[in-house]
Amino acid sequence: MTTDPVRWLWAAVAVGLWLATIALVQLSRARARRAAAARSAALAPAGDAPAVLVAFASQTGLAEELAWMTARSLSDAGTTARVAPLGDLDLSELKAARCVLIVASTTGEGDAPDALSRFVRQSMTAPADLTGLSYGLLALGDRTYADFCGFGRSLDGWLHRSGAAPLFDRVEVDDGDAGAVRHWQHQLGLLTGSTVQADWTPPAFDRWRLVERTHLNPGSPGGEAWMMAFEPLGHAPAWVAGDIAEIGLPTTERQPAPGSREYSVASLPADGRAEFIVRLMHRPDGTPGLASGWLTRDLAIGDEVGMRIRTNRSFHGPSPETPLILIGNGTGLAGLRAHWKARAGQTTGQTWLMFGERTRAHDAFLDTELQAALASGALTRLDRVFSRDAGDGRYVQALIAEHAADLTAWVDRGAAILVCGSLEGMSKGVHEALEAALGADALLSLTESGRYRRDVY
Ligand SMILES: Cc1cc2nc3c(=O)[nH]c(=O)nc-3n(C[C@H](O)[C@H](O)[C@H](O)COP(=O)(O)O)c2cc1C
Repeated sequence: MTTDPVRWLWAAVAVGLWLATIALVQLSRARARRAAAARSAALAPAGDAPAVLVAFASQTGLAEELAWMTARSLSDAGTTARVAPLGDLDLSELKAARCVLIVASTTGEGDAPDALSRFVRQSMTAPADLTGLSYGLLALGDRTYADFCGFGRSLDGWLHRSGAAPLFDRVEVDDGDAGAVRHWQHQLGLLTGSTVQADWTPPAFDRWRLVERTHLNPGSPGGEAWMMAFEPLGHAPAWVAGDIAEIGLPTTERQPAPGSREYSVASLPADGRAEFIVRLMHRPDGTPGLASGWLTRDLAIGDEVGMRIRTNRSFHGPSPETPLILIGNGTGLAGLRAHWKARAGQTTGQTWLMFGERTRAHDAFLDTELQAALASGALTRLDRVFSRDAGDGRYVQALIAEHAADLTAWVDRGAAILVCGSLEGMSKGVHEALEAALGADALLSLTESGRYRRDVY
C-alpha cells in the first residue's frame, strides 16, 4: 500500500470523478425516462380520449402505406391508433387529437398532394391555434427534385407557427430510404416505450413472368415505347384502375442495391395479366436506362420478375355513371387505358380520351384497340394530336383549348377528369389549359371534390 500523499490525492480525485460520473449517468437516465414517459403520456389515450391520430398526405400511395404501418406499430405496442387522410381533417379535429403523427409526401414541384388542396387553401394560409397539439412528421421526398420535401417542410413550419409542439425533429426520407424509415420507427419506439419493432419491409414482391412485349411505335422520332405483359406465378393480387406497380430491379454491378421502378398498370385483374407501357430511356452517355433498358432489352419472354401492386387512391376513377374525360400523353396512355377498360361493358356515363404524341404515322399508340373501344362504346369520343406532324405541332393541351365548350358542357354534366403522363410540359400545360377553359376556381373545386385527378411522373 502506498504512503505517498500525492498518489492518495490522485486516487481520491479519481474515485470522486467516478462517483460524479455515475450520478450524472443516473440523472440523465432518469431525465430520459421522464422525457420518454412524458412522450408516452402524449400518446396514451387519456381516459376515453380518441386513439392517436396517424394522418397521411399521399399522392401515389406510399405515404398512406407508411401511415398504416405506423398505426400498426403503435397498436402492436399497445397504443390504439386511427388513420385518416390529412386533407379530410379540419383544424378543430386536428387540435382535438392532441397527438398526431403525419406522413406527408411532396409532389409536383414541391407541392402538396392533390387531395390536400382544400386543406392547404383553407387551413395553411395563416397560422392556426394548435397549442396543446404534439406532432411527429415523416416527410417523403426525392432529392432529384429541386424542392426536396417541399410540402413536408412547409407543413412543419406551419404546425410550428401554429403553436403545435414537435415530439422530435422532422424525419425526411429520400426516395424511400430505409435508414430514414428506421429512424422514424425508432422514434415511434421511444414514444411508445417499446423496443421491439416489427419488420417494416413492405409486402413481399410476387413473382410474375414476362409473356409478351410489343413495340408500340416503330419508326418514331421519340424513344421506343413497349407494351409489356406479365402473368402472375401463383398469388395474383387484386387491383383497380389507377393503381401502380413496383417492379423490382435485378442487382448488378451498376445497381448493387436492390431497387424498384413504378409503372401505371394498364390492365385489370380480369385480363389475367398486368400490362405496362415502358419507354426506353437513355442516359447522358447514350447507354440504355437502368430499368427501362433491362425491361425492354435484357429481359426475355418467360423471364421472371418480382412485382407488387400498390393502391393509388388519388388516381382511382369515379362511379361508372359519371362521365369521364381522360387526358394524357406518351406512356401516360397506360394509366388511362385501365380506366376505359374498367368501364367497358358497363352502363356508364360517356368516356372521352384526349391523347397527344409525336407523329400519327408512328405514334398512334394502340390505334386498333382504340378504334375497337370506340366501336364498342367503351370510349365515346377520341381526340388526338401529333406534335411533329406537318402543320400541327401541338400538344395534348391544345385539344382542351380547341374543345373548351364541349369540355365545359361535360363538366357541367358532372364529368370527372383524369390526367396521366409526363410532369414536365404536359401536366402543367394541361392544368393551365383546363384553368383557361373552366376557370381557376372551378378547377380548384374539381380538385377538392376529387373530380380532377392526376398521375404524372
Ligand atoms: C410527379 C412527382 C413529383 C414529385 N415532386 C417532388 C418534389 O418536388 N420534391 C420532392 O422532394 N419529392 C418529389 N417527388 C417524390 C415523392 O415525394 C416521393 O416519390 C414520395 O415517396 C411519394 O409518396 P406518395 O406515394 O405518398 O405520394 C415527386 C414524385 C412524383 C411522382
